[in-house]
Amino acid sequence: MTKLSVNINKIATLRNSRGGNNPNVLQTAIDVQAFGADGVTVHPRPDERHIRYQDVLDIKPVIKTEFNIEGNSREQSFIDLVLNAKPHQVTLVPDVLGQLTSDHGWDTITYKDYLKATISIFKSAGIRVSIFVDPVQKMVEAAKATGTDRIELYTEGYASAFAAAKTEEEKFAAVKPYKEAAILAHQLGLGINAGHDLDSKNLKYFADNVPHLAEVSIGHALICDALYWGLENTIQIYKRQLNGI
Ligand SMILES: CC(=O)[C@@H](O)[C@H](O)COP(=O)(O)O
Ligand SMILES: NCC(=O)COP(=O)(O)O
Repeated sequence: MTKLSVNINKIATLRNSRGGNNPNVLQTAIDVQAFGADGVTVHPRPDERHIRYQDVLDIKPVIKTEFNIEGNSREQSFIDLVLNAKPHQVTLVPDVLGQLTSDHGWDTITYKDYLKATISIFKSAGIRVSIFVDPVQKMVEAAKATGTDRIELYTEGYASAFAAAKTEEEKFAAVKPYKEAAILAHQLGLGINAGHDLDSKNLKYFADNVPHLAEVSIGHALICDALYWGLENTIQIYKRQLNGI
């Protein structure tokens, strides 16, 4: 079974737009789990324009499933936050300051030594580590040498190619690099996560074609769909897309 971790950044973004506590991020973390999510993902950024550092600490005690904190480990404040919150998993993303959203995976060859050192900090604290990578064979191979437990395949490329595909061949071409990256990662003994721009239209095809998928984290599209379908219903729909039941 592939786990669905719901990214609740967008709930925080909506809350922050008015300065009060509506919608309530903590209550959402509780509710998404009650509605069937297998985990909660947050991606704090240094400017705290989405989820805030304090939210992360507040959410940790209400986690009954899995807590995944994503972010830029080049910020010492992020490292301190993760070590303090002790999530089940940290996902390292090579963001730069002020970036609109994540838009690329790690260059695991150039940053091998940096990743190795940083990953060991989290692993020594008993936190599982995943690193964000593009579906490129040499980047997956080099990820193994960093000591990471898992990789998270950056799926924006799949999502845009899938949306543009007009034929079965084009659809398959969209997913093929991910399928091959997942097969290689599995052979290397790495766990496989995926995320970014996955949605109710592209999720099933991805999950049907990419083997060994441990977890997907989905935020933006799922929260958008929830405006129309309701949060509980939407989580159930995504879970069915993911596991074909
Ligand atoms: C790493 C990744 O793909 C997601 O965490 C995504 O970046 C969501 O972050 P934002 O909500 O800040 O766009
Ligand atoms: N790791 C991806 C994630 O948490 C959510 O990405 P998106 O669904 O908001 O694009």
